[in-house]
Amino acid sequence: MFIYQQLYKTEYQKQNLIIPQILVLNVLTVYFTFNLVSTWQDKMLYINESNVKDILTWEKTFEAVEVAMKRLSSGQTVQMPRTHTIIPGSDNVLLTMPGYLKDEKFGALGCKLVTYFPGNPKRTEALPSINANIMILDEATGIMKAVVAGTEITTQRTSAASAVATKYLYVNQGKACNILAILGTGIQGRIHAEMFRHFFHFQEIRLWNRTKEKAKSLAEELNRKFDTNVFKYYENNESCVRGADVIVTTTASPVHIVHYAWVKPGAHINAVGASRNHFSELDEQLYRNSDLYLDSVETMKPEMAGLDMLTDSLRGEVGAVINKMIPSSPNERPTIFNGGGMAVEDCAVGRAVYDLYHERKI
Ligand SMILES: NC(=O)C1=CN([C@@H]2O[C@H](COP(=O)(O)OP(=O)(O)OC[C@H]3O[C@@H](n4cnc5c(N)ncnc54)[C@H](O)[C@@H]3O)[C@@H](O)[C@H]2O)C=CC1
Ligand SMILES: O=C(O)C1=NCCCC1
Repeated sequence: MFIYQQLYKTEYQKQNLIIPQILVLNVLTVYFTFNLVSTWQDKMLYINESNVKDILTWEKTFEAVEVAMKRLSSGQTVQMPRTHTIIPGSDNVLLTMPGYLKDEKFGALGCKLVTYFPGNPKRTEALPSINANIMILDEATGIMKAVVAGTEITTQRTSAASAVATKYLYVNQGKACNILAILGTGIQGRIHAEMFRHFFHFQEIRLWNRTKEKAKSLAEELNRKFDTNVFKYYENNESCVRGADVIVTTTASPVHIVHYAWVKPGAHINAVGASRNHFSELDEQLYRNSDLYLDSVETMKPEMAGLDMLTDSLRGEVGAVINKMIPSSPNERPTIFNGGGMAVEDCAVGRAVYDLYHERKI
């Protein structure tokens, strides 16, 4: 660039054309230099959270998660155990979640980087406790095609996993969807309340939270939003759970918040919350007296303390029920879906977002 400037400076100075010519040459030089040295690496796409929120529908997320569960249980995925990098002296953790899913529509090679910083919502400027990005890599070359913002995807796909489980383990058994109880009204509590209303049309949706005011204000907000009165706020977790057809736990509680004695026979439970003391929201008696289904047995083995003692309860994976490899539970024992969250779900939804982004030419 410097040489061009020197050459043209002397040649054009006399004709008073120096400034426009140098500008044009500089622009051309930058353009050609960039295109010679720039490669695929410099052109990687970032699909941000606003884009994801604009293009991703609950129906698409549900479909992608259903496919991911099916493919996992029929051996068409590779999902490595996730790593937990815990920041010393805190509850803050960075997880890496690599996975590969073979599927024409939702297949992808990817890896989610997700942080869980439980103090974030209490910051002066509140932030979500979970923040994520999903890398989507080219299956043939291993080159990164895009990074897709993964916070909204994590929110939606976690609730969609509960919805898929509820469909196959409960609704398809012809059981009633009258009362839904949701314990925990953070990000997951909210999305479960809205998504389950959307897909299953519950007549009453009960909300309980450790900080009672939050459950109250969410119930009021959602009743206003949907011009309804199906959302009810409960002060007490026991009365919230008693009589419910479907129960969802979405807290970081290290102690049990649902006890077997409170659960209606034949009810279905989605246990979503994962604290440092993983999957502790339900009491042991409930686990022992229920039919337990997981999203991935392999992935949950290292993470779910006490799983090896639940062999009598463990029926298998939801994907195996969808694939009709195992039957669902028609009996009066409660069913539990313990969804730990799967990398292949993130790959499937990430791929869907990547395709939608290009279809819409954003
Ligand atoms: N299984 C999965 O795929 C996923 C699981 N999660 C887990 O779900 C839980 C909720 O996540 P978000 O809604 O995004 O977080 P959030 O920070 O928005 O909400 C946390 C909720 O946990 C409650 N809580 C915290 N400590 C508690 C305690 N000691 N007793 C009772 N309630 C307590 C809070 O009141 C709040 O309702 C977390 O444990 C998170 O790790 C989140 C995303 C994916
Ligand atoms: O699957 C996920 O994503 C997560 N699961 C447990 C908590 C952090 C995020």
